[in-house]
Amino acid sequence: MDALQTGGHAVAHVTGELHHHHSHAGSSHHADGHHLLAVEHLSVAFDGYDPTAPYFSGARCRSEVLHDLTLSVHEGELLAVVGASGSGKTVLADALMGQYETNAEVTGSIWFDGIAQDAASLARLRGHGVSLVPQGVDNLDPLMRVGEQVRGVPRGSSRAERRADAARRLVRQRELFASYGLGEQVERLYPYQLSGGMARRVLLMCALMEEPCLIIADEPTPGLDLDLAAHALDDLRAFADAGGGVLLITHDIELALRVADRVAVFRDGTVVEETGVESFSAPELLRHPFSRALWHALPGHDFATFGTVGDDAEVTR
Ligand SMILES: Nc1ncnc2c1ncn2[C@@H]1O[C@H](COP(=O)(O)OP(=O)(O)OP(=O)(O)O)[C@@H](O)[C@H]1O
Ligand code: NI
Repeated sequence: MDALQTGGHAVAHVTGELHHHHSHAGSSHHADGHHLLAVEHLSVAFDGYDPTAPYFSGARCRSEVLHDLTLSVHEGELLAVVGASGSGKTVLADALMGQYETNAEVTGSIWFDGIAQDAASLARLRGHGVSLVPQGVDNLDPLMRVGEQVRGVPRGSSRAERRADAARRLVRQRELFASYGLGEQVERLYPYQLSGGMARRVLLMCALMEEPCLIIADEPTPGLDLDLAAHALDDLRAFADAGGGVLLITHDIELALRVADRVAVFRDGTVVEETGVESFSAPELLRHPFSRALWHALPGHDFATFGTVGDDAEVTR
């Protein structure tokens, strides 16, 4: 079963309006904007052979990686999904892109721009409204020069339109390369000739090129030095400020807090708390013990909590 079983019920806070283009006008990054993405009760389980069973016994097992996960991203908003390694973050990204493994069982509802989606419609949105910045740099086409990959396929209903789009894409590609410190000679390289950090930048540029409404970025910064990581995050922030939506998936809470409007704390395959970044200014503003644990893991916090004289409110916690 690889189709998303949509619940069929309209969700009260998801409007039915269809916006083909995101509005750049006056969107604030606050929770009252239009929902670009709404996920409700999403579960993903994998069916397979039981690795602990005797060889050839054929015993099956089912492992549920995501359970009853709910989150939403508004226009103009950057939502960070923060969770530990191996906790199912990439499974989430793939599910949202309609990329299901053949042994995946997916249930729940995914709404994009107020429209209920299934696996096929999510796959059609890829590059046409939703862009993924994949976690693995092996997602680049090994046989295509990276400039060409970033430029993508020109669109238009006539040859003239496609030619104009190709010219626009070239200009945009050069701008992106320049802003990430990649010279024109890099355009002609193949992915295997790139450093890990360069390949990461290429993945991000591919996503930005398609002018999506929503970017899903799965761990976009590992391998980038601090400046480049900050640059990548600033770009995602700017994209949201211009009216787009960003789902930033990361294990790095510190990085997430720098750019996010809201944080979805992800643990054991579900979102245990979705809250504004401001809640991370003090642990008592956080509801879930795991969120508080994340807070305490932030640099300097344990010192501030236990080492500051007169900070009674926190010491008692
Ligand atoms: N097709 C599959 N069949 C069975 N199990 C799978 C499949 N795909 C993923 N998993 C399991 O799902 C779990 C979550 O993996 P996932 O890659 O989503 O974690 P992650 O949070 O992205 O980790 P990381 O921080 O390393 O990127 C893992 O235990 C993985 O083995
Ligand atoms: Ni991952």
